[in-house]
Amino acid sequence: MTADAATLAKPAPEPRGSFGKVLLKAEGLQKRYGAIHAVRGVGITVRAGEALALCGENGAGKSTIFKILAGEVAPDAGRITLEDVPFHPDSAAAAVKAGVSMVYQEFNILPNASVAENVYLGRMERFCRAGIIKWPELYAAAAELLGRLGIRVNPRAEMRSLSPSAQKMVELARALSTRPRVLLLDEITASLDHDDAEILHRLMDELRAEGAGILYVSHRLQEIFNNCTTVEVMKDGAHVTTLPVGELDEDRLSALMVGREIGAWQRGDRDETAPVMLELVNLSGRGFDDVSFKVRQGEVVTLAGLAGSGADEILETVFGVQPVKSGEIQLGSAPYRGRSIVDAMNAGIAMVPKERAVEGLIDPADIRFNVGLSVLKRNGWGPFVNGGAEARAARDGMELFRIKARSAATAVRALSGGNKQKVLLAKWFVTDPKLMLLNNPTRGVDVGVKFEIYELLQKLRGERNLAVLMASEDMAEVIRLSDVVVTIRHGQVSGVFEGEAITETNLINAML
Ligand SMILES: Nc1ncnc2c1ncn2[C@@H]1O[C@H](COP(=O)(O)OP(=O)(O)OP(=O)(O)O)[C@@H](O)[C@H]1O
Repeated sequence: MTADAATLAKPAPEPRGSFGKVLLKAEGLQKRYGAIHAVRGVGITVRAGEALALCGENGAGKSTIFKILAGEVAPDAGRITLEDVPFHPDSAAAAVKAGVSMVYQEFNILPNASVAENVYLGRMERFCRAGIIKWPELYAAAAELLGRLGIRVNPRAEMRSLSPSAQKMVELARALSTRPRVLLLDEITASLDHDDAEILHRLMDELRAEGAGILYVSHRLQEIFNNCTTVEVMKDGAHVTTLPVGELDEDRLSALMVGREIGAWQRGDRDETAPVMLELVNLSGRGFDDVSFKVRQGEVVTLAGLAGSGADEILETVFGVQPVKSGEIQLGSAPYRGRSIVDAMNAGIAMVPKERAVEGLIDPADIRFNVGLSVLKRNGWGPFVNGGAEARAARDGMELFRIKARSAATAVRALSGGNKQKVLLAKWFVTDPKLMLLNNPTRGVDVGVKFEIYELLQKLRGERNLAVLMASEDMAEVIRLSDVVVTIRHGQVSGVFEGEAITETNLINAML
């Protein structure tokens, strides 16, 4: 279940007008990165009690504005005030000191240090006496803070032993421990599981009630309607409009963001008698037991489960990242005994992993290198016919996914978050797979590109007989894309749904 699904019933927060004083005001912000004009004269106003969602396509300039406000990036021009006092922080520490804290889209942690050290990163001096760290004081302070926020993490645990969601919650605790007057949250829910997203949204409500302001970025639009009060839409670095959430619906907001209406989604027909591409027969592995289901050619089968259900592990086991304990995997009706990623790739299996930062991309390298990395063989199809070189693959991938970058020689780390995700997708699509394993394929991707990816999957499914096994935490996506949904609960299959039976209520009941 997604954060979106979990919060569907929540009433929208108070409309604009009933807010307190202006906390943060930015006017005429400008920022260029070489030839890219990332922010073009944008203004932002955040009042006490307001949660302002900054909306726009991938690369619209949202993170750049956040980084300017957080003291991470210096604007080329513009005026910012915090409670009427000029605010031009030259470092993140200066912004935090003045009352503006940020949780970044990417992970910003020390993996080998404890949770407590990560909470007080850069502010450990308060626990030092005569140059010696008072560890009991540090752990006690972190335990008190985490307990007060309702974040269930052991302050003594090593950060890397935590799930990505728990790590992100520690980053949130770090930001909240500074008692910010304005909190910036950049796509934080892309890393959070359902329970943690609920805690986050409760904390946002509390913070607003205490008179703080929030700036929020998320590509899950339902989340914006449930948890934000106001929307600022940007396009290509420029201001489009500012509106109360009550005056918008999802279709209108999407259209404002991408500059065109996004059509209703039409699921294509599937052939229920097509040959089976993948079959799991009583498969057991780490985190799941006795799982059986089939994926036919041209079919999208989705594994839906709560965090920790075992759905991720099933995908990883098919791809050879996790070992098989017992049972069998069949690929194209023959037993598949591949036990490594290389075996899987040679067998025509591709996988888009969940954590792009950890598992997917080599950040300092350029797009060409990252996309070319996975081109093992080229049978040639569609836009890739007769392609041979990694440069060609990168160009095709960039075009297919409309990756916003100057050229294929752009380093991945200079891309916006959504464009990084597109590079990851391109990297695997250019391998011409027979079976695509997708774990949350549109995480961090804007609403326009989401639809492009859906259309591309639809096309490959129909024209290339691509079989897709997906796991997704985005309920709207599961319902839109899947021919069959296999719900996973506590590592076992709890239901199989097809056609009309794929409804949110049915799926959630089977997942819980
Ligand atoms: N350090 C950098 N060097 C060069 N270009 C950059 C850098 N950071 C961002 N850009 C470019 O500036 C533009 C705006 O990027 P930004 O990250 O602000 O977008 P965004 O709206 O947050 O996108 P997303 O939704 O994908 O996270 C993009 O074209 C991006 O490639």
